[in-house]
Formats: sequence, structure tokens, C-alpha cells
Amino acid sequence: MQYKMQAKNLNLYYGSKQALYNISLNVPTNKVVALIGPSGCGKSTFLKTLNRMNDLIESVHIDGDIFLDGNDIYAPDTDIVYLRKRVGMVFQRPNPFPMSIYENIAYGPRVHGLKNKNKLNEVVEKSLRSAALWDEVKDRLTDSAMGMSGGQQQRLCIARVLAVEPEVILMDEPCSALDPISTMKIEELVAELKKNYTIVMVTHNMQQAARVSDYTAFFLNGKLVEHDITDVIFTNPADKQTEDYISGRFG
Ligand SMILES: Nc1ncnc2c1ncn2[C@@H]1O[C@H](COP(=O)(O)OP(=O)(O)OP(=O)(O)O)[C@@H](O)[C@H]1O
Repeated sequence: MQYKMQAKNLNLYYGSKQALYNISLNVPTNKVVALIGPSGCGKSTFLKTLNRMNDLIESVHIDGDIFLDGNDIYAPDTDIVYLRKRVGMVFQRPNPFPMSIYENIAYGPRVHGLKNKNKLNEVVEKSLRSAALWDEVKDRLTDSAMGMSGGQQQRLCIARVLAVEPEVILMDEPCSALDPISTMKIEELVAELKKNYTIVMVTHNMQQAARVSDYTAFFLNGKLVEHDITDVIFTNPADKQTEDYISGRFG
């Protein structure tokens, strides 16, 4: 199997407090990997190590390795801006920029050097189509993104990530602020996107993990208890703690 990303013996500390213990996890290319586990177990912390978002927190110290296409993303010569273009992120709450729908999408490609107006128009349309939003917004591209519904805003944020042509998309509970219909749309979108992208998604919702992911990793107290094909995790987990969690005995 081809792995897009690999974590090897990863430990992470917030100051003197260890939050991740010896995590090794492979993320296969063009698959969806769900990260599940009770609140505070380290899912988001792990997710953020995959595009070095934790670098923004001063007290964080990491040892171990994370590879993207076999290259160590923590190597000193890593270009972080380029890394975050390749490994994009969608957050829990939709966070559109306070500007027009068009400008939200055009912003990233412009920062990466795209100036040609026709090309920008193409990128905006393609990204909005890929995020299943084009038909809903094509007649109001100059309207403020802040006037969209929460579900539309989240798809806009996905379109914004797609506009810079990432290879991996990290999603941190992307549906937790959304209603059931919007959630369903995002889940359908994830199924579509994995044809072209590799996706790692944190979710609190076990049905969602079962529905959308190919592989599931169960975290507990900063440790990766087990990871396997999603069907196996939900029907025949190897570890008693996984079974207790997925059957709702804690968390
Ligand atoms: N910026 C920070 N500084 C210090 N400790 C932190 C910081 N962020 C997270 N932690 C701690 O690291 C541990 C893991 O937190 P993390 O947010 O990764 O868990 P989580 O599984 O994503 O939780 P949730 O499902 O509630 O979002 C927790 O004990 C948390 O308190």
C-alpha cells in the first residue's frame, strides 16, 4: 500500500505535559482516515502535527517523525508555507474571511502568485464546484461570505483549501457546528474528494466515522490504542478499550 503520510514514534509535549505518546500511524493515499476517541485524548493535537500547526504554540516540543511522501516534514529546511499548501486544514467552526465569496477563494492562489484574472476565475469556479457549492453561489460571488449559512460557509472553507491544490486535507470535526442536512452534504463531499485527495478527519461522531472513513484510529489518553480498517474497528476491534468506547461505555 502507498502511504501519503506516516507518523513514526511521535511524542508531543505542551511544556512539561506530554500529550502524545509514541504515535505511529500510516495514512494511505486517497483514503479517509478517521481519528476518534474521548475529549482530550489528543486527536486534534495529532491532526495538527501533520501540517505543523502546533508550531504556532510556543511551549510545544515534538520528537519522532512525520513523513509526507517519504520526506520528514520536521526537517529544518522544510518550507512551512509550502507544507501547509500541500496539507490543508478545515476547522471545527467555519471561518470564512470577512470578504466576498469570490475573494475568499481567490485569496490563497493570489498569495501563491496567481495574478491572471481569467485563471483566477477558473480556479474559483473549479474549487466551488469541487466543494459542491457552485450552483448555490454562482450568482452572488461578490456577496459577503458572512451572509452564507453555516453549512455553506464550511463548504466555502473546503473550497478555499482546494483552491491552492493541496494533496492532503485535514479536517478537525468539520460538522460539529452544522445541522444534519449540512452534515450529510459534507459527508457526501468527503466521499467525492477522496478520489483526488487524502483526508484525515477528527470526529466525535462514531456513525460519521463508520460512514465516511476507510480506516479508523482510536486514541485514548494521548496513546493510539489501535488503528485498522474501519469495519474491523467497529465490528471486531482487537482491544477491549476500543470496544468499550465504540459501544458507548465511556467518552
Ligand atoms: N495549547 C495547549 N496548551 C496546553 N495543553 C493543551 C493545549 N492544547 C491541548 N492541550 C492538552 O492536550 C491534551 C489533548 O488535547 P486535544 O485538544 O488534542 O484533544 P482532543 O482529543 O482533540 O479533544 P476534543 O475532542 O475535546 O477536541 C489535553 O489534555 C489538552 O488539555
